[in-house]
Amino acid sequence: MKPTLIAKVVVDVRTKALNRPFDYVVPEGVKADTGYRVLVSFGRQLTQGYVVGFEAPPQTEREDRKLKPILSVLDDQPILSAELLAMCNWLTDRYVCTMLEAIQSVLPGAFRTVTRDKYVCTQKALHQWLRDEREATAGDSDEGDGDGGDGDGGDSDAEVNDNTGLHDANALPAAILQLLRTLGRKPLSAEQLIARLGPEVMLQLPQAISLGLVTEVFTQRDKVNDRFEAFLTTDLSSEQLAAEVLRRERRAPKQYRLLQRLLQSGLAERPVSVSALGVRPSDAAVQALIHSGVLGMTQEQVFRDEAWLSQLALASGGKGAKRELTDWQKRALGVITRSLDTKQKQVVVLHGVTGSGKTEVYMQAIDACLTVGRSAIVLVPEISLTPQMVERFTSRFGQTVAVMHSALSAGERKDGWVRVLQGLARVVIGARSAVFAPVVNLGLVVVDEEHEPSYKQEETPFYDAREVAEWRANYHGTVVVYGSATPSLEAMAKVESGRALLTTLPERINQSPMPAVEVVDMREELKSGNRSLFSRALQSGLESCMEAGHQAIVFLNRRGYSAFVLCRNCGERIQCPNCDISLTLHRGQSGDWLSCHYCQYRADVPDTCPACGEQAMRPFGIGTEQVEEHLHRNWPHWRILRMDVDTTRRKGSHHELIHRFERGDADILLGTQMVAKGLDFPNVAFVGVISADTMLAVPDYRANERTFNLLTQVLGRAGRAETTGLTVIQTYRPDHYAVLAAAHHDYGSFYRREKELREAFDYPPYQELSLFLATHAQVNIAKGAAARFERELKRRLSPADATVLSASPSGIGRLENRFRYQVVVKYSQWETVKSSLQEAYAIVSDKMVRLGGTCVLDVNAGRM
Ligand SMILES: Nc1ncnc2c1ncn2[C@@H]1O[C@H](COP(=O)(O)OP(=O)(O)OP(=O)(O)O)[C@@H](O)[C@H]1O
Ligand SMILES: [Zn+2]
Ligand SMILES: [Zn+2]
Repeated sequence: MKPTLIAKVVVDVRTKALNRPFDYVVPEGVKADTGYRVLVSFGRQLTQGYVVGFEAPPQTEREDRKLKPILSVLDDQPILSAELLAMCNWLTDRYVCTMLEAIQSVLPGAFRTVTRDKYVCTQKALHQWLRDEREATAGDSDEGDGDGGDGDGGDSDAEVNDNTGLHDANALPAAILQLLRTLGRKPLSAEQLIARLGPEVMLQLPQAISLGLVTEVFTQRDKVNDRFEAFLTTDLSSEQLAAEVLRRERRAPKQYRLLQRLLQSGLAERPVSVSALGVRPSDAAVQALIHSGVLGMTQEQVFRDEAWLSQLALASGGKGAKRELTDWQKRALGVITRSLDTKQKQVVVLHGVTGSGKTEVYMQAIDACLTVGRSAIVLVPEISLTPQMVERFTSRFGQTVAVMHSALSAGERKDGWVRVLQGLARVVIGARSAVFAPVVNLGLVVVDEEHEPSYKQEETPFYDAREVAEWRANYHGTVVVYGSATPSLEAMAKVESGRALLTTLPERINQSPMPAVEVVDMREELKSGNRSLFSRALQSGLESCMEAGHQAIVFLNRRGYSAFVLCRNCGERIQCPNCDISLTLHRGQSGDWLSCHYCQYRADVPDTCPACGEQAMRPFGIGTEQVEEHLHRNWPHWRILRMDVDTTRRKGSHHELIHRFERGDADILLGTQMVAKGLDFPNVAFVGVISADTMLAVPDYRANERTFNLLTQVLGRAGRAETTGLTVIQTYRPDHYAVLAAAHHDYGSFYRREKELREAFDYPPYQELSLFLATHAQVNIAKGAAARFERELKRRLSPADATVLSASPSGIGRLENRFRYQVVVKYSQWETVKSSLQEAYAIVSDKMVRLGGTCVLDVNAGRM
């Protein structure tokens, strides 16, 4: 036998924690290379895998090493480059996740070709357990009666021989039997099964599969196919074409008109899409022109995201026009472009006050990067919250932009990704996961609003896009720019220790002054008899803003009508039955209701207190709905747009609200933190903060930083153009340093105070903090898992290496009927604690999975 190559394949099987590649033989003629997706069989399943490397064939042929072959290759180019694979390896190491989890974070969902979309009973199950049901459904013996006829290539290895030793229904757990009955002869998807039998069915399925009673039916094809279209081409020059046009004017008017349109569409320079012309490829005039040799026709891949981009660029008008830089901007740009040439990783912190023109600096830095043939990634906190930014980029950079946007269809997203992979798009803009974009020759990563929490992923793998950006910058020897009006403590710690350069934009564009800020002490308002939501300063500020014909922003970081409902008689709060959290009151046209913002539980508002029976239930704590109601009541003629999670659920609605405000269709934009960030409305002259205290009250050491950031952001929306800005902050804590520093636009004083506190209490960034969290429906199991984790860690780590805090209930002790226990670990060197954390986590999580619970390890959880 000839020695064959052995491929290392990461298989797409999530049910087990299989954190290693498996060996497969590459049959002759199969072109599997590193970074390709392949189809393999694994256990009883047919599954997709990713080739991550190769092994030389074994020197001695050993009979017992019977490897399965790779069945087919699913790509015609590698979709994971050497860089991306190295990055995935690093992700597994840094965030304690599996290679599969890393790969799945990196690839768009549309690349998960093989879908295990239906479950079906095997012959064995049918023969042995389901005779009764069989009579009812009598008929064929095939698996899966198809699902929309897209040619499933799967088969349900119909084994008749029984080797499980189970001979009568009594030997099967009742739940499994019920699963078999439900499946009967009809294949069902996981979703359908959950709908009928509850989520526990996901635990029984693997068991039923391993007993050979249930199998999966596959649909083997890309979730999203590439799209091809017919294009018309020509070998003629534009003069020759013009002559051909003239010749047809009388003789063939249809061909004449078609050719003329083709000429206008630039046929002489590039192929023109047939469908864009609104004709069919079989059209007589098209065929005649092909026949006479004037035209040719080819099939080319069209990228679905490009149409969306062109639309956006059109809609954005002149927003992308290049500006002459101010001196400060020039200086900042210089710091960035000089670092582009050093061939070394360089971090640049761009600290620019709100409205100082950071975006223009990013764009010109990208220009510099494109000029030397490199690509750029721009990260924004939430892409749907930054339509103005996206418009500016698409309008400036045109089709070389790829937007990684959740509003795009799976096909559009996949095509955008492929354009980046092929080097057709060289500027990527998107939220957190855009940091994984397969750009060719990365030259620059911009992280806009670097201080935002959304750069940290809140589920496995708990990666931080900023760390990933730095990893990639290191790989390519290039620059990461952290832009912010309120740089995070982490960014500043880098500057102070010489790991980053600092450059500042201390002034607004056109030297517009920073807005004037008035801090109102709401206790004083009460004392002087004002019981309204609005202080006198806020009222008069709004009124004069409206009188002058300007627009205003009103900010409150809490949605709903009121925070909770409380009994005035006995103090009872209405809680969510599934979570340890108060229900929020909402008020709509059809009346009031209560809702849990964590599990979406809904209930009516009780007339009487469920605890004492008194009619004394009252709403407490203001939310945006209540502010809207009071604004309407006091000033019925003002046009108000409310923007929060509840008014922006529909896709595109957020964008629509922003455009309506931008067009001047409303006077006041009221909302949660959505109104605070990145918006650039020249006509906004007044900003009112209903309460700074909602943010300060959060029990988290980061609450002060978060408050300072949000206040600075939202105040910064006022007076950005010619109008002078006026702002009011209402609070019960007027002398809190975060409030005062924001009011004085004084980043420095906030930073020094906050740094002192963090250092004193060993909080990040002076120590790193990781969080273990166990959840289970039974409190003892959750608690036990956390306690075990704590023990395992303490056995491995000395107090000098790390501080391991005792297992304790997490901030919200129960969510969706699952109890939550945590262990916090603080340390200064990840490398010292890494293997201990990995080991302890593996021990506890393996056990927890078997017990039907979950646990996660959030590495660097302190990163906001
Ligand atoms: N050099 C310039 N000349 C004239 N206008 C400029 C210049 N640079 C930027 N602008 C304009 O100034 C406004 C504010 O700029 P930009 O939105 O980039 O600020 P920013 O620093 O990103 O603000 P924020 O952090 O508050 O979102 C924009 O309307 C932008 O078009
Ligand atoms: Zn009561
Ligand atoms: Zn709930």
